[in-house]
Amino acid sequence: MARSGANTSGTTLEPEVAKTKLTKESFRQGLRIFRYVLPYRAKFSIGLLMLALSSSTFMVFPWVIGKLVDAANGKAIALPNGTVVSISQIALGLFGVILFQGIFSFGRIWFFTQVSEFTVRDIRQSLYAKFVSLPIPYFEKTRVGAITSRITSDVAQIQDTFSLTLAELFRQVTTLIVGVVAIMVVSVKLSLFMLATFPPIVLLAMFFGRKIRVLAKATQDELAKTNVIVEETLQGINTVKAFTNEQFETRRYTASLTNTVQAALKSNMYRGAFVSFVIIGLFGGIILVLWRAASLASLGQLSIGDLTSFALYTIFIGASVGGLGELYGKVQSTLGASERILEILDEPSEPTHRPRVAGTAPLQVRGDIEYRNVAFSYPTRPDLPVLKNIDFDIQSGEKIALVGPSGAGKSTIVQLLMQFYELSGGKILIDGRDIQLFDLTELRRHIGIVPQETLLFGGSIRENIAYGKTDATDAEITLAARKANAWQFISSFPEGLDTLVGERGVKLSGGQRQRVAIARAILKNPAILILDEATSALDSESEKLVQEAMDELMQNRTSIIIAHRLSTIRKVDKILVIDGGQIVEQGTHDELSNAENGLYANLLKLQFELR
Ligand SMILES: Nc1ncnc2c1ncn2[C@@H]1O[C@H](COP(=O)(O)OP(=O)(O)OP(=O)(O)O)[C@@H](O)[C@H]1O
Repeated sequence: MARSGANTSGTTLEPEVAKTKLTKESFRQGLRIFRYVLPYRAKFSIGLLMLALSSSTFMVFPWVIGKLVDAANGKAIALPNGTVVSISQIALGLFGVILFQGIFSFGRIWFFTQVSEFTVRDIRQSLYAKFVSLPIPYFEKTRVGAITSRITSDVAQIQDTFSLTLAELFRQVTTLIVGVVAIMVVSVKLSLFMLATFPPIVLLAMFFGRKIRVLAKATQDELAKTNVIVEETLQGINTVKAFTNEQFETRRYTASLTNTVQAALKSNMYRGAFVSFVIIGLFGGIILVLWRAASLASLGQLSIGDLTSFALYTIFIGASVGGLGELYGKVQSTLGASERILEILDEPSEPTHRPRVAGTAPLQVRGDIEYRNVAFSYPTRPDLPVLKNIDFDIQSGEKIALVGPSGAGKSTIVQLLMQFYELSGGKILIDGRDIQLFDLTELRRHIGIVPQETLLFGGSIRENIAYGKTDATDAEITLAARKANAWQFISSFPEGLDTLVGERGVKLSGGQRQRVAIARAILKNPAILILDEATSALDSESEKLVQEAMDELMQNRTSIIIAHRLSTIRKVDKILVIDGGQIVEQGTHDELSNAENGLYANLLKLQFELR
């Protein structure tokens, strides 16, 4: 029952899978996960049939054994039609039973495995598709750890159910029912005696089991606390050392470990008591029943064969009742897991990838942008206005720059253009049309972004550039790389475009990564371009290459540059100076740099002095 146990090494502890109380509602909810089994219902039914057959042949076993024992004692064993069978024939029959049992078991495992593997694949796929289609705010309020644990441990829990728990449950229930009927047939007197002895013992065992589960959970919680200490201190090891708190932290960890050990000892004391209770209580019960059976047999009211059958059935029944307790816990965990999975699947997705109305042409975007009194607060901090009254226009093909102190709201302005968040007020229009009226996927297809920190995926340079257009040909990729000033370094690598970039692109320098990102954007060929300038300066040679690539990229596109180094934006058509979520100045570089006491003029002076 509490087999998952409460050790302190954490190795056998179940993941943080909370259990759900078995109520009608939770059961109904949990059953919704079964819609994923529907496509495989034929296989599932065959599996169920195999299971029924293997469970029932298994239950024939004690019966035939009993007959064998009786035959050994010289009793004539006859079939229902009156034919007397020999010991060898009974043994052969027994062999037949086992053979069927073996074949059915194989079939059950084979079919159920297929159902569980395919079902779990479908659930994982739906979950993943759901995750990537959820809006950005979802990821700001949910920890990545929680998301991955949904797709790994919760799904694994369900897989376990489809492949094992369900079969076990079915088998135990069959064993229980058939077992009770069988012992009744063997001897009503003895069965009644047994049924009076066993249920109280089983109830006690279940109570015990629950207590142990609670204690095991407490141990897990304590263990989790010790892990938090390790994680925290190792992540902040610099701080620990700087404050010379190594001994303090070690003491804190030791104290926490001691608590864990105490909790584990307590839970294991109960577990030990439980085991001895099972030995004494359950087996004591069996002895009691056997004693009664032996007495009946000695009086000639029960044959030795029936006694054997009875004893075997009793053991089966006992085992199945014990097993049911454990299965009850598993069913609870599964219901919890499926509830959490369904909760995510029920989250509303972003309205992306809507099928285009038949006959309409693909969306064309010129690239006129208008922000009309845009106001915004992040959903995680609704009370803090980040943008207020942002109002500006960009004509198609124009270049504008957003400048301002850190935290002013520059990145937020462009994120709203991508519709990562909903506006709190105002409107954004592209080509004179409210962006909410566009299909998100179609719209985003026309917006390119070169982010501040380029994130490359762990594959080759080719794959990373082709991320801008997944069906690009080699010629297109090479051309984009040339335009992005990236070809020179790519061709210097022995493996060229097939060079692996390492996790997150660590094998490339910062400037190289940026140029890969630019090549990506060139390949995407968007009408609107967002350039988030890197804050970390590159060396001047690299800087020049990146700048040239950016200039190439910006040609004939509406471009918004988030500028950190003011030297790069002298040529833009308009500069918007943002401060505290508002536009505080706007104009060309010449206009703004001559404004007395203007924020831009001051920023310019500051950068000049820093140099
Ligand atoms: N995801 C978020 N959730 C909540 N608040 C956020 C989020 N992102 C940014 N903010 C807050 O919004 C404000 C504007 O941030 P934003 O990133 O737009 O500034 P920025 O001008 O681009 O700054 P920087 O130049 O440092 O990149 C900041 O006060 C920031 O703390």
